[in-house]
Amino acid sequence: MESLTAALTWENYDAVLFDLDGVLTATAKLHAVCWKQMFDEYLQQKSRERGEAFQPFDSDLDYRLYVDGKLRYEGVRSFLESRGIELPPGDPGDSPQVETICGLGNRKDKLVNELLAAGNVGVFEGSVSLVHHLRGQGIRTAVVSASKNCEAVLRAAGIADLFELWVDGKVAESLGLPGKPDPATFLKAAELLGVEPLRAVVVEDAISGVQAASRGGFALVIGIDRHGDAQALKENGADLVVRDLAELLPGKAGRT
Ligand SMILES: O=P(O)(O)OC[C@H]1O[C@@H](O)[C@H](O)[C@@H](O)[C@@H]1O
Repeated sequence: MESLTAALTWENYDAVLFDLDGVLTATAKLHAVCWKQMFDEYLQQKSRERGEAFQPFDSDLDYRLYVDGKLRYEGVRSFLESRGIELPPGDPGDSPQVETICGLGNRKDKLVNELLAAGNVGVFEGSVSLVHHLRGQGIRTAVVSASKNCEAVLRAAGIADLFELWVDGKVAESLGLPGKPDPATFLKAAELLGVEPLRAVVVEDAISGVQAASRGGFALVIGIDRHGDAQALKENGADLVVRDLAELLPGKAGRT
């Protein structure tokens, strides 16, 4: 890992595609908290109905395995499947009260919006510094996020102007693109920038995200391990893993 980090030369690339939650902004935790609140309330109701013990949502493991990086309703479906619960898909317009995949997803989104409105959006300074550095070198930057709240988060964090474009959950829905771990959203961002995947780098913290980037044939997949996930990120497609993107700035890890 260290030698690859030290050998990284940004001039070899034309663009860097950044995931949002957990990579640029400290909003992965915000999502995890909302998923847990929504799923725990739902699982408690289910356990009462079924007369079974309540097994809460694990905001580390369940989040990482089933919802991190995925489109909202895919996250609901994937986690419920892990608990043997099948629900009708419903419709994105479903009210949060409705017991469908979309209804539950919208329940969680209501919580996300309450936290966003309360101003809970912090940035990772190391990430922002790296984006500034890349742009100073003429390297193109874009965001690829599953979140339909992507633009709101970028604006709340004050970093929207640092990116030429974003391919987010809204774009994926309007173009009918499958979410991560499918590479389609990353490939769309590269296409919109006019950059070959082989000249582009992807930065991701989610297992589904490094899988997507690896399947997309990108030049380099950088994993961010903020919680001791390094091995899982490598096994799923990361070429190198760092704890913070500040490690990739000139002068760090022996680079110039
Ligand atoms: O519900 P949203 O805001 O469209 O976000 C979808 C997903 O976006 C991803 O970036 C997050 O990792 C997930 O936790 C989240 O569920």
